[in-house]
Amino acid sequence: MGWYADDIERIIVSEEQIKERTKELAEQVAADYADRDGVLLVGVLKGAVMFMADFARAFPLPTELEFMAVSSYGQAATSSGVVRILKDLDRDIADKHVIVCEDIVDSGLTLSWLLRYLASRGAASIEVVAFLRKPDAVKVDVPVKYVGFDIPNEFVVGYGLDYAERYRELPFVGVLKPEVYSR
Ligand SMILES: O=P(O)(O)OC[C@H]1O[C@H](OP(=O)(O)OP(=O)(O)O)[C@H](O)[C@@H]1O
Ligand code: HPA
Ligand SMILES: [Mg+2]
Repeated sequence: MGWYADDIERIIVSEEQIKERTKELAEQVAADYADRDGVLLVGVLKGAVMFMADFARAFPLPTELEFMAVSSYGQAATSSGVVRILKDLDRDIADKHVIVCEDIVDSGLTLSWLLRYLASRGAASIEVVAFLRKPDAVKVDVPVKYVGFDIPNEFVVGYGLDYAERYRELPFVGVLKPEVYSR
């Protein structure tokens, strides 16, 4: 765990579990999209970067990759509910079969906003693959067809997920020790 060994209280999803579940998810999604001609994966930066890279490589159908960057958490551990576009799509998505790649659905506020936005851009179909979901934290109901793991309502870091921009590079998902927040 390098620099962060002392900051992690416990591991929620191990590196092994990530690998196994990502492969399963990719195969499940591909089975549903086998008859479409092409899929556009839209990764939501920055959190989804690790998951999207692993998912895309395990996904056995032709894909194109697009990225959006939005932020609703900033430096905080709870969502502000205000979603800002930091980076928009680079291209037209009209008539594309879009699969949104998210690292986590927490309150659902980010995704709910994003799904409306992508629909307004004319996608042919839109589904979501989210690596993590917190069923007890949801504030708005969003249709998430594919979920890697349902996890408890605790703030987690690693595998793309940050606390104040740190810990994204950890290869697993873990919970921080409470004292980290009071530093
Ligand atoms: O369901 P919600 O409560 O809306 O939370 C989920 C969103 O929050 C995080 O993004 P964040 O705003 O922290 O940006 P980041 O991906 O750059 O860390 C995460 O990556 C999701 O996009
Ligand atoms: O639990 C979380 N950890 C990191 N970023 C997040 N964004 C929403 N929920 C989380
Ligand atoms: Mg964040």
